[in-house]
Amino acid sequence: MLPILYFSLLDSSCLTLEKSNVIIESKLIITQNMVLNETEVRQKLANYPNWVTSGQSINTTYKFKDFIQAVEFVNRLVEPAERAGHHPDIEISYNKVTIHLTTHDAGGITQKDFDLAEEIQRIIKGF
Ligand SMILES: C[C@H](O)[C@H](O)[C@H]1CNC2=NC(N)=NC(=O)C2=N1
Repeated sequence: MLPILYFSLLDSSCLTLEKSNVIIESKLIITQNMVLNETEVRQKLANYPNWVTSGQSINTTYKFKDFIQAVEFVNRLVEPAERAGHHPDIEISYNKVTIHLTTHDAGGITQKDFDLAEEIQRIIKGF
């Protein structure tokens, strides 16, 4: 039997009903690529104390002991960025690393940027 597909224009959710099982995975994929508006960005940023927004990106700067530590930190971003298929814009200035997160494909800030910010916060905690 063919599955029944419901697509909601209200919240971009997509439900597939198949043998009474409701599958909502599609919503995650769709909402991850939607550009967030200023209010949504500000609300989400409340959970990221060292991050700010400027135009089309969310940004942070971390200071390290020296250049070696700064580069070491940047190296630790490679694996999660590759895994997510989502890459930060990075500037290194001696012992400071500035990170800009934006979703180039979507032309703004999306949930993907906040997911990567979450990973970066986790990495910095264990540093
Ligand atoms: C095909 C590939 O996944 C895309 O081009 C990815 C690569 N990494 C990316 N990184 C960021 N920050 N934004 C993107 O839109 C993006 N697109």
